[in-house]
Amino acid sequence: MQNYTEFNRQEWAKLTPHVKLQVTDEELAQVKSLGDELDVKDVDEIYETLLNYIHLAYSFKKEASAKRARFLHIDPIVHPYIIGISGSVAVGKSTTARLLQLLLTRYFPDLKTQMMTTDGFIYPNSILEQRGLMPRKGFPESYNMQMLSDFLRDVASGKKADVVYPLYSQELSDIVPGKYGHIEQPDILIIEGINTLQLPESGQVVTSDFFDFSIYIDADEDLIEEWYMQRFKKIMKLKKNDPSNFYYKLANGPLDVAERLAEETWQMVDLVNLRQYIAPTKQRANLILHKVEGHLIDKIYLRCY
Ligand SMILES: Nc1ncnc2c1ncn2[C@@H]1O[C@H](COP(=O)(O)OP(=O)(O)O)[C@@H](O)[C@H]1O
Ligand SMILES: CC(C)(COP(=O)(O)O)[C@@H](O)C(=O)NCCC(=O)O
Repeated sequence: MQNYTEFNRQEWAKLTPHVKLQVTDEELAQVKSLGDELDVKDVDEIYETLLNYIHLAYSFKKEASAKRARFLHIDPIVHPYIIGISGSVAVGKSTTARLLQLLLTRYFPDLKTQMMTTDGFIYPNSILEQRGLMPRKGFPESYNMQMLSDFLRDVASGKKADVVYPLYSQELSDIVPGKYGHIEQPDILIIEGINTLQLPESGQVVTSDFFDFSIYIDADEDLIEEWYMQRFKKIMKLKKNDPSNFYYKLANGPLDVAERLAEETWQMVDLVNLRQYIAPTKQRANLILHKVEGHLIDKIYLRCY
């Protein structure tokens, strides 16, 4: 990791003056995926500096585009500042993305910050079944990458008032037919997904070319497996009385059978995907957040070249 500067929590926190970000426990509870403890200490020690760094980089980009427009004698166009968040399934990408959106909106209220996931670009289950790709959900071939790069091009151009994208539902474990998300010329867009830093097969556009800043969330495999299983166990409890949920049947059967299935899914699908396709993209990120037990961030690596 020669091209990264390593910081521990204290070194990182010391980079910016402490202004105590005001976030209530209720707000943190809304951010959490499935009710774990999200530590306020992380907000103070990690996110404060991160927020300031992002704001600095955002201002540089804005200034550069204004200068460029003056040079070219064209009207300045506002291009969104796009932040990609990558990492394994269950490492905490969506939780981090939601927290970042909450904090950016709170501390830079003049900036419109939107957030989305690339899950919506996974092919619907019907297509995955047709192609025999159900056991490869989340692997590169299970995503419509052309659609994702067309979408990103539209968003990054800053010209379209409303760019729509398909929505994935964890409740259905499938794309929601006829439902779309909307990206409406934000100043900052956070995009989280396991594939955000992946390189496509030859000839296709590289998704991360559209990113201004990228974050990889890292942790030991065993820990991520623990978080995956914890999340699964919570789903089993929460969805027992929800027949519309994909896991309803499983949640009402024997618990040991359900847990064995989840363990198998982790081992055979998500862990394989992590090793083969996700972890190798870590070294492309601008910033790596390394987590230990309890989701606590112990190390921060900032790419310097
Ligand atoms: N900072 C955090 N503190 C506590 N729990 C967290 C934190 N980040 C994620 N989690 C928990 O870990 C699990 C996976 O997080 P999630 O955001 O759903 O991951 P991903 O989007 O990467 O699949 C969830 O149960 C979530 O509540
Ligand atoms: C849709 C996903 C690829 C996305 O992952 P996430 O948003 O949790 O990072 C994942 O949730 C998934 O469905 N993986 C396939 C195997 C499994 O059910 O875990």
